[in-house]
Amino acid sequence: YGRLESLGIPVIKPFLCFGSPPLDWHNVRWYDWYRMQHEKLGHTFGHYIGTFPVISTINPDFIKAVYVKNFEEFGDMVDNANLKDIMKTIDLAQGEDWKNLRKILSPTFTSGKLKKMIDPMSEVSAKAIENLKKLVKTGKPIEVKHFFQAYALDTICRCAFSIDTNALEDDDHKLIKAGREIFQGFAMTNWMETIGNLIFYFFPGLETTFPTIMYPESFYKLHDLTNDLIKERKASNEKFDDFIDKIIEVCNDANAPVSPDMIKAQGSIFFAAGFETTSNCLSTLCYTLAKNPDIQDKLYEEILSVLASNEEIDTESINNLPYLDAAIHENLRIHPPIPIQERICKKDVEVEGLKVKKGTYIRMPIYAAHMNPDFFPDPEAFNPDRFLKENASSMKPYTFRGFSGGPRICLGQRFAMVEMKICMARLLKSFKIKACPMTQLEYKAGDPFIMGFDSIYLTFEERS
Ligand code: HEM
Repeated sequence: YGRLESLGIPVIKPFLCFGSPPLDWHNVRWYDWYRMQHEKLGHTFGHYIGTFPVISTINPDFIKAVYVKNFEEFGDMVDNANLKDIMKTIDLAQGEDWKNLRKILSPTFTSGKLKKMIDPMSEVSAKAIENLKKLVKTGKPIEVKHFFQAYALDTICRCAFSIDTNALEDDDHKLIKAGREIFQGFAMTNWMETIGNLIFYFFPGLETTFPTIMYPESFYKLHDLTNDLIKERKASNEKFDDFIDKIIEVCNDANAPVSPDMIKAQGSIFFAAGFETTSNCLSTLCYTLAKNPDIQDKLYEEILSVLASNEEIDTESINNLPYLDAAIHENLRIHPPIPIQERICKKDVEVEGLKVKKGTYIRMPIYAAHMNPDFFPDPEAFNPDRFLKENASSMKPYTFRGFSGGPRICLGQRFAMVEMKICMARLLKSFKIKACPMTQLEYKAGDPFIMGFDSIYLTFEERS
């Protein structure tokens, strides 16, 4: 203790060796806690987790420095050189490993590759809408999270792994279960899990010694799945120019800058990142549109003007839906699936007048910034106009961070946007989304990584 107090920022006083309250992490909605603290204490404040110092900031200049100018000191989420290669998914990879992985993985979603993915995405979305029509005929409200999880899984598997998972038709698909567990596995639900988590702060590096405790079982299931896909592809001798081909190419290259274990680990992050975030975002968007019928009508008009006579969706039609693009971004502002971001300081450095010591965590709460009236006036209001091109100049850079920013910006951002636009264009063209007595969005407590909820029920009225 004492490292933050000397910086001259407000600090939440720690309790004994346990850190700053609240200590019952499993009962806390972290995204909301940071929002309230920033409203009370200003754009930057300090607190402790155990004895670890944490600077929490929504100051866009500070964040820009962390993301870009001081990337050398703040480029990584963890500082653990001993992490095994098989656990080094790109989000956890550090320094040169991260640079090499990013260079290898970035070409997965180039403009040319994305263009080729539009047809398979369009096919999966058409199938999803047919499936939805069948569900609607039962006359019961639809649980949209499950529906969109299946859609997101089928899309990422078809586009990145060239496999048909058909999760839309298989209610109990094993990959959906694994994808769900991987995120739920990090949430804390009781005192035991809270204390278990705190132990990692007292003994940094413990995850290297006991990786099976740190990572949920489903993480390893996804590893096995990547391995199976690689074996099948090798046996079939087929080439798809997809992510699995890329893994095989790197594994076969003796001079590759990353090990076979490390490149295989990226299979899990593609599954996980491409699944929960997108389905979460599409579900909350439907919820928001059900509550804002006027905006839904405006979207319908735009979609009809682009897709009226044409069932085919192509790059041109996707680029001609600016209001849908804006509505997705505005929904990401109010419901960012990843609400908090963290970096670790790896070298003493001065940022925005603060002397930050090595080992300090920098938390950059995304939701707290998105809901702060200093950056977004009337933050509770769902107003897609904020994200229209003509209004873009009034938004300060590094205040909206739904996909993060700087060199570590979400690798799948463009893929996710195209995937969500195709799905919503088809859905809103066919249905009017409505709230029903079962409709509610209740975020869970205890989850530091995801704004997670169990379900959202809505009704869909087929348009003539
Ligand atoms: C609505 C959908 C999505 C949202 C809101 C989202 C958001 C984010 C955010 C906020 C980060 C930064 C996390 C951090 O720095 O702590 C991130 C990183 C990442 N995302 Fe996404 N994401 C989405 C979809 C996807 C998809 C579809 C993929 C892949 C297919 C993907 C792959 C990744 C990867 C690999 C990283 C780590 C990048 C790096 O460290 O260099 N994401 N995403």
